[in-house]
Amino acid sequence: MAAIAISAAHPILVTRVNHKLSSPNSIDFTNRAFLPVSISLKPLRAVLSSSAVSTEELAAGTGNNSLTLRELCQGHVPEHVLRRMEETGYVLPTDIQREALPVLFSSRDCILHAQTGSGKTLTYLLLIFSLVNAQRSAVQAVIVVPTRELGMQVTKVARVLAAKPLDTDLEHKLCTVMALLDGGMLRRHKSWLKAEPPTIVVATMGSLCQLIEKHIFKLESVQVLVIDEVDFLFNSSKQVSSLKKLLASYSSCNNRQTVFASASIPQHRRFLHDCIQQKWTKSDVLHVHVNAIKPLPSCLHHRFVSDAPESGIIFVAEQSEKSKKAGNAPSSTLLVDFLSNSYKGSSDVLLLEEDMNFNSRAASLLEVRQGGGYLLVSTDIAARGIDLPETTHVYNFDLPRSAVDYLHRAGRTGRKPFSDEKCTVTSIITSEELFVLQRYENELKFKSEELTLQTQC
Ligand SMILES: Nc1ncnc2c1ncn2[C@@H]1O[C@H](COP(=O)(O)OP(=O)(O)OP(=O)(O)O)[C@@H](O)[C@H]1O
Repeated sequence: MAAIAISAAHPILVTRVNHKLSSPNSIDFTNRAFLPVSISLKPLRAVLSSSAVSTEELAAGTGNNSLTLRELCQGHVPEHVLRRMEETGYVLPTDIQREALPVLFSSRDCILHAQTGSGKTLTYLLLIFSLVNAQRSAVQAVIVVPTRELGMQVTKVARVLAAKPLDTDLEHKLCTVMALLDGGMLRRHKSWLKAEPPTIVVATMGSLCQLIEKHIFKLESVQVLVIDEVDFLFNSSKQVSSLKKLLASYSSCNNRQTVFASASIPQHRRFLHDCIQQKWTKSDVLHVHVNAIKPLPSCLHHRFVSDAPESGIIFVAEQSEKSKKAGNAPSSTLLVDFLSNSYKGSSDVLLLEEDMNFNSRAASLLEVRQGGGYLLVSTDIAARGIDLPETTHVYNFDLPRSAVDYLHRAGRTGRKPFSDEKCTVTSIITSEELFVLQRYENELKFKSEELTLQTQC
């Protein structure tokens, strides 16, 4: 039997999906074969307020397609945050914001599944600002991220939204945001947490669990728990057990709203089932999937060459333990040396990898963010979440290990939601690796163009 699902692209275009493929917990905002059917559009919020929600009810439509971000958030997010949002340049919603915000404002747990660079961070931050009360002296929202770098970036966006709008004399207290990240000064944070708890905490798993286990930090006042790059954290052997404890032992899903976000949720039906079974979320958790048939942004142009790169972010593989033991130099350093000596352009050549200390990592990112040209040689540490909107080129100097890793690396470019600038992802491969690239092409539904290099006479 066929059910009808909402199309994110047009308010009166509907999409036919196979009933077997959908579930009451999953809305797939995919632009498939459009049927020219006109339906009356009920507001999604009204539909969601009923206890039993079917795909067909959800399919009745959002009618949100022409709304601005302000209109979507009105009555939920405080006026001063809306003003900051607009001052920052966020006026129109991206697809995930348009589709997920009404669901989130209806208090439902949610899995935000949308392309890289599609604005998931602002989506969950707007939910947080709709719920927290700056007058209360308690941590009310926690955002868990996999790396220090992503944590710093999310903290910055949260602080921008929490700040006082221009030309206003706001009297009341504003939300405070604390970054509790690996490599930070935990001792100072401990006293701050006790003396004046921040409203929002952005944390890496290690630092957060350390404070929870020492009873310095409690989750009892937390109303929203966001896990960003959730598939990465569940896949990380170092972090998965802490994550499970955080979701099911340290606090109960009934006392909070839980939000998961990522551009890749492999086996999402299985994940949804586990969320309910393991009580990581409430049983009416919703999987909001935008652009399911196009996992990568359409502004990306994929190429592969067998020559050295020119600009952008150049991804290299992490050095293996075997190669370390053999005393070999990692390919990252070799590449940086090579580019520093041979590259004739004006861009700075920079390095970012796990083995660097936190200060050097911060210095590299700071330099990149200062603008001007850059060639950032990085391991997959920069592949998740890092937002460098000026990046126009991504190079896979070493092919990523999986299609999911390709998706996240590629997503470091094409990060200006309303721009039609063409960005490029170039994979440098040997002929033996062509079949791997073709596997990624099939899985992620893109096509790489082969570049033939001109040989000089
Ligand atoms: N409504 C909006 N209007 C304009 N720009 C936006 C809007 N929402 C987000 N952006 C911008 O889009 C870029 C990508 O957003 P964000 O970092 O949240 O992506 P993401 O979905 O988390 O990607 P990833 O999966 O790679 O982490 C950022 O530069 C952000 O400022």
